[in-house]
Amino acid sequence: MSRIAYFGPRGTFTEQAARTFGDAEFVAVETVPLVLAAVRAGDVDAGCVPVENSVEGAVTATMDSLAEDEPLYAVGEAILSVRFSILTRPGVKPEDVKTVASHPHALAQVRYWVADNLPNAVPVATTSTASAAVRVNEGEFDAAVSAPVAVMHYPLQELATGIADVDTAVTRFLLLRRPGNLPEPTGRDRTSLAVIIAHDEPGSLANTLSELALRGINLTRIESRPLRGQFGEYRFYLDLDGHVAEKRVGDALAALHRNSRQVRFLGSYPKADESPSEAPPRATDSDYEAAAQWLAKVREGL
Ligand SMILES: O=C(O)C(=O)C[C@]1(C(=O)O)C=C[C@@H](O)C=C1
Repeated sequence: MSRIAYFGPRGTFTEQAARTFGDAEFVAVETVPLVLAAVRAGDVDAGCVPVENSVEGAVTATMDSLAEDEPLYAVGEAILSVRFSILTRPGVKPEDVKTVASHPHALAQVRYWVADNLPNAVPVATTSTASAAVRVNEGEFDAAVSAPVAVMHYPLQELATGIADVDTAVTRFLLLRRPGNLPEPTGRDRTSLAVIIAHDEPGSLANTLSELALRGINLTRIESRPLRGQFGEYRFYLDLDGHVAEKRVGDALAALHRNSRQVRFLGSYPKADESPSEAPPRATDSDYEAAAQWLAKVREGL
């Protein structure tokens, strides 16, 4: 049976995301970098980590490691809607709560609720929502902002449930493997890239995006992170509709490789929402093949 590491401990949102990828032996690991290290070391077959939240944005620990450390490829994606429970030791009342602990992304998603309902509470960051529950159970903090499933794993009471400042909040998770076989194209795929463009050339970002636009490729996310050394130098994370096996996507990636300082392929995988990623008219594989055949004839002087 395949082994999947997830950002744990038991009762995180990431555990629920990992379980959407089917039957496996699931292994809880304390932090995102340690999940990815376990995959790279071959201790597990795959790892599941959060990558972005619709309220708080990127999970930078995931993005930095995927772009900078030994390559891993995304082979699957899960999107979960995110609502929280406030867990305390039995008998604790809202006015008793002096510390409210959770993952920083979770704290950011209940900021207004906490201000209105736990007026004496100071937020404290923990490695994950479930590790906050563990530490509340151990008496270290008064309340945890946790996934609703956490109450099944720890002997805590629900002070409130279904909490979210933004009702429609969702988090996206990736299933990552060591490089090897890519998932087959499904017609409902996403491709992820990390690109460092030329910094000092006017229009280099516009050129990069044009390579996609000209080939009928829909960009679904663009996000930048500083390269850390100095201002003005960034790495761009691009998500686009389509699979690297498709001609227009392959052609665009090759163009980015020619024009950029660095392109790292992060995977082509089925989209969680199963929305179509098909090529628009004049950008399908058969359009590219017909054009290549025409060119070959021209070059033969025919
Ligand atoms: O701590 C957890 O339960 C996680 O799975 C992490 C995480 C995140 O990184 O965004 C996942 C979903 C929620 O948005 C809050 C926390």
